[in-house]
Amino acid sequence: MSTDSISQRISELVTTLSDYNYQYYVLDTPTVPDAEYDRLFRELQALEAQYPDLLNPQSPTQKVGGAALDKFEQVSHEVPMLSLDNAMVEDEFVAFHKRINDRLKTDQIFEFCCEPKLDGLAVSILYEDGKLVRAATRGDGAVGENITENVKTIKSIPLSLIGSSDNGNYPQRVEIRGEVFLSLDGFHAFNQKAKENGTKPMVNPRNGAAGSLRQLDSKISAARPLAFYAYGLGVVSDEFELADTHCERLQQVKSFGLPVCPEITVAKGIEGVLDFYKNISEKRASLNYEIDGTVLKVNDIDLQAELGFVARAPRWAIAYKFPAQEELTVLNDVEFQVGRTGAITPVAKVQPVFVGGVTVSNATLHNAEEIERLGIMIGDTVIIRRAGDVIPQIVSVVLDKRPDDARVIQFPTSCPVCDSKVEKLEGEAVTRCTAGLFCGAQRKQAIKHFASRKAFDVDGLGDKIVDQLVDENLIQSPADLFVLTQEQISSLERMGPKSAQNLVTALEDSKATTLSKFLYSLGIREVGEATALNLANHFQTLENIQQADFDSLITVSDVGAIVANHLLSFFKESHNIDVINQLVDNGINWPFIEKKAESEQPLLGLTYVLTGSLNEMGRIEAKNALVSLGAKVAGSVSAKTDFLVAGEKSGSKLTKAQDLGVPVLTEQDMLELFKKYGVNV
Ligand SMILES: NC(=O)c1ccc[n+]([C@@H]2O[C@H](COP(=O)([O-])OP(=O)(O)OC[C@H]3O[C@@H](n4cnc5c(N)ncnc54)[C@H](O)[C@@H]3O)[C@@H](O)[C@H]2O)c1
Ligand SMILES: [Zn+2]
Repeated sequence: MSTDSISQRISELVTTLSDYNYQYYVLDTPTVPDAEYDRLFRELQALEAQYPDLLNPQSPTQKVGGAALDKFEQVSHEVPMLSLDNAMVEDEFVAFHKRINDRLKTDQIFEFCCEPKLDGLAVSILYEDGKLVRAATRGDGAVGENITENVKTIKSIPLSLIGSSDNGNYPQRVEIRGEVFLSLDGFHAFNQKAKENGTKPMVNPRNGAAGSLRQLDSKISAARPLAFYAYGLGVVSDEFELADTHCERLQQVKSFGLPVCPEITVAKGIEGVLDFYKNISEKRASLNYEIDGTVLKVNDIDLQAELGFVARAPRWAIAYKFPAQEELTVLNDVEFQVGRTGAITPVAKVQPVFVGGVTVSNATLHNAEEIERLGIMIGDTVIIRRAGDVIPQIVSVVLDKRPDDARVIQFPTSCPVCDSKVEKLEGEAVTRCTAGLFCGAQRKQAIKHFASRKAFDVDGLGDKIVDQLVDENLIQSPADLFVLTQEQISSLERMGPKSAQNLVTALEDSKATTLSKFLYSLGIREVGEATALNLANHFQTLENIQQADFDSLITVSDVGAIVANHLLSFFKESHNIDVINQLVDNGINWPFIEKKAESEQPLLGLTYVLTGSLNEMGRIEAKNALVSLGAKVAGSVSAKTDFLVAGEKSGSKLTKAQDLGVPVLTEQDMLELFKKYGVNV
């Protein structure tokens, strides 16, 4: 590279980084991930080291943070508030250890005070005669913003120190430094509320904390769940005797009444530090605040003094950071995946990128609303986040980097797997394929449900066999079960001819069913056993149910608008009807439900409630029998209840019935009733 192009690159980097600094420190709304900032920062540092002549005094590498905002009163720091150098990998920490030895012309193993690197913002808090008199942000390191009133609203920061300076409990004048941050609980609660109120959420806890603290109106700060940990000292009046090590000094600060992070420990040498780093990385996910690495400080204060500092950072400390959890990448495409229950999820296909410790090429985009919220297009540069074991997410779009040929993301109007209609119900975020019985993506789930105990209850047809049958392409829908031959079944792994024959017989036996069981077996969303029974009793035939419109569906007890819509879209999808017809063709049958004449419905007009456990029969059978006699079966006891049937271990419903004077029947009473009216159960 020619000097010209190097000088041009340097000035480019200075401009870009200054711009990022402004967005981050002054506006508290960064536009690129820290990893990108750090990369450019290091590139600039390296160029400046190689070409010292080209060093611009205005370079971000020579400065701390961002300038204090005019809207705040300014505070000059008596001792500058510096930044920290950082190490990204083990070798860089080892190099740091060597560097300090070289500087001190020694060859020792240092003791370090090891601290988590809290992800918030630095503040300085001055106490005089034990009273909090002033608090300030770091600003550019020399001048910060006066945020005293805001800091006073933080609950864990005492307005008065413990004891008295006369008794030597604390210095007459002392400046405590530390990090103000948001707890994760507080951050999530804030964003949940913002979502409900339609107000702006916080981008992340660090910028949330900074934005909350740097408010002219301290009432706003007061309403945010800010917290604080002290990690150092600024000015301290002479009369007080400070300890000789950094860690002990933090204990002194704690004794003044300020909170200090409980994870802080002393470790020896490179090995000790690496252990701490490893332990704290493992603990990271369980902490209620964000940390982005560790801070390692030479513990001995005399050595600290000897090492001193450079323009923007002390020589005796380093931030050894965790691998970035957020990175920049490009959205190459969006694929739509269909889940077991038909939910269609857009999956972002991104340029592979190393983030959160692994290479990521897919991220979830959740649903159509999320795509809209992000305003994301194919071709966009995006910030991707992978924290812990959580599925990678797209956090935001870097609009400045949108290419001219960026494409709008089209949400499919039919299922990408089976081409059936999709539905998105009002108030639901998820779009689903409606062909539950037919869709390849939902096949296994549908057949397992169909064969399950409360549905067709096919003996010997467990989940594993269904998986094999589908994987071997022997069945595509529940209807295919009934044409399976013994030979086909015995071709499966670990399936002898005898078990295969048993399964064929069990399938044959299961063909005789009831309309309500059949309906339940279809796996229509939110149509459980009870709803299926109500539908069957109300409409009597499958044809009636298929042809029912919204208005008549919602007259059925248990069926609300949502269930009615699920029924309508299920029966509207012709692929489902094909499978139903095949099932009937393959011999599934049920007795016609005759609407009995009123004379045959001796319980007409009576409302029953069932509670407790029954010994002789299932709840559904009992309900079925009562309904067949004309009774209504309700879910809860009220003044309108005529009888409560109380099985064993009846609880609150029994008490309530007794309170209301509702007659209570035993299971035996009910069985006699059935006998009397000739109901076989
Ligand atoms: N995304 C962006 O656009 C953007 C812009 C500017 C800066 N940044 C990020 O900020 C970093 C630089 O910020 P910085 O100068 O504040 O440095 P820093 O955050 O890397 O380190 C210094 C700061 O660490 C904090 N800290 C947390 N725990 C500490 C502890 N136990 N002891 C001492 N200090 C502790 C203090 O606030 C201190 O001021 C960059 O590396 C980058 O990641 C990002
Ligand atoms: Zn489908």
